[in-house]
Formats: sequence, structure tokens, C-alpha cells
Amino acid sequence: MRIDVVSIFPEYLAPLDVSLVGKARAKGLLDVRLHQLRDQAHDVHRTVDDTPYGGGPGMVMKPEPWAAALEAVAPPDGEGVPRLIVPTPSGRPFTQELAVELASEPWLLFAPARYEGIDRRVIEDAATRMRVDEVSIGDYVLAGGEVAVLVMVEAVARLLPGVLGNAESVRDDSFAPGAMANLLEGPVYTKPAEWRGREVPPVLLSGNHGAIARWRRDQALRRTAENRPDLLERLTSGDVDKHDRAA
Ligand SMILES: COC(=O)COc1cccc(COC(=O)c2cn[nH]c2)c1
Repeated sequence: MRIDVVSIFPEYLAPLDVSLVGKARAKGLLDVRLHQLRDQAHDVHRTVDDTPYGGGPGMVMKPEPWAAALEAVAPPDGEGVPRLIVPTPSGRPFTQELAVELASEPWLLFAPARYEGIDRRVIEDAATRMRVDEVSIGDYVLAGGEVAVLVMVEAVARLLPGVLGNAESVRDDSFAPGAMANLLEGPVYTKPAEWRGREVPPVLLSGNHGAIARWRRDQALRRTAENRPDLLERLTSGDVDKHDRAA
């Protein structure tokens, strides 16, 4: 997979050089390229923002530098077309389901905005050439979309074949389909069996895999009821299809 990120703070994406994503790049599983938006702003101050039409606080990112940056990354007459992802508080929610969908894309192009956002015409113009998704990682406002890019790249990269070693697993993700679909992860334990007077739940040491699976599902249901009752409604309201519930 190829990933391009255009930003006025490419150094914000430095964490993509380390750990999971860094290893994936070193293995050739991911080709991550960073681009400085200001390289496409040709006035002496390399201006990328201006005051908003209609008034209001803050600044808006100008269309010309962004259009030039997107075209420099993905020339209209070039090979292939990326899927453009724009992090924004007003986007569709980023979920494990969307991460799985994005993990099957050959080429992602991220456009993290700063200030109050990017001139709407950039999105409209890009959408004539490529698929554009405006995506929110949560109901809060960041100073820029770079952190959201880090979140999405990590969530997608860990799903790519060969990225996670055998030690980690994707299958058991709490949002992955199956018996634990749409439930939060329950508690996890490792050695020692007793620590500061606290014992590991005996069922986990019993070797009784059926009992262990039942205990884990019960714990997941409890934690979901406590922290995310909205997810339980999905389970009980039937908008999770029969297959998922039966599994
Ligand atoms: C067309 O889209 C845009 O112009 C993007 O506009 C903005 C405006 C303010 C902040 C951001 C950065 O993203 C977030 O804050 C964000 C993403 N997820 N949750 C919070 C982006």
C-alpha cells in the first residue's frame, strides 16, 4: 500500500517512522510519502491560508496550494488514482469497519487541515477525479488533522498482511466480526498468577476452553453495558444480522 500525506507540519507525522508502521515500511509493506503543502505556495511568505468569506473567526486554507499539492502527488494524467481522506470533526465516524475497508485500498492520500479547514471547492474539485472521504476520529476539535492521520494510518497498517507479528492478533479485535462482534474487550491477565494479593480469575487457569470463552463473553458484555450501552442496543435491536449474533 502507498500512503501520501500533505501537511504544513510533516514533522507531525514522524511517528510513522517508528514501531509498527516503521517496521512495515522497512519490510516494504507500506510506502509512506510526506509532502510539505507550503512547497506549493509560491508567494514570498508561502501563504496557505486567508480570511474566511462571510466573516467569522480563524483562517481558511486557500484552494490553490492544496489543488497543486494534490495534483503533484496524483497527477490527473498519472497512473492510478488514490482515495483521498480528509480528517474533520464533521466527517463520517472512523470505525474498525472503515479501517478494514481502507486496508484494501492500494493508495491512500491524506489531507490533514489546519485552521478552520480547507476551502470547500478543493474537496468538490478533487471528487471529480478521486473518491473523497471526510472522516472524523471523534467528537472533538483538534488544531489540525495530522493526529487523526496517525490514528487512521496505525489502525489500517496493523490490518495489512505481514505487519503484525504472530504475537499480536487481529482476529480477536473487539470490533472484529464473530461471537464478540460489537463488544468491548474484557479484562486481560498474564503472569504472575497472584500479584499484590490479587489472583487471576481461576477460570482462566482451568484449561476449560468452553468455560473460558463463556467467561470472556460475559466480561465483554458487562464492560460494554457499563461503558458503551449504545453498542448493546445494536446487538439487541437486531441491526446486527442473525449471522453475527449466532456466531
Ligand atoms: C474539508 O475538511 C476540512 O476542511 C477539515 O476541517 C477541519 C477543521 C478543524 C479541524 C480539523 C482537524 O480534524 C479534527 O479536528 C478532527 C478529526 N476528527 N475529529 C476531529 C479539520
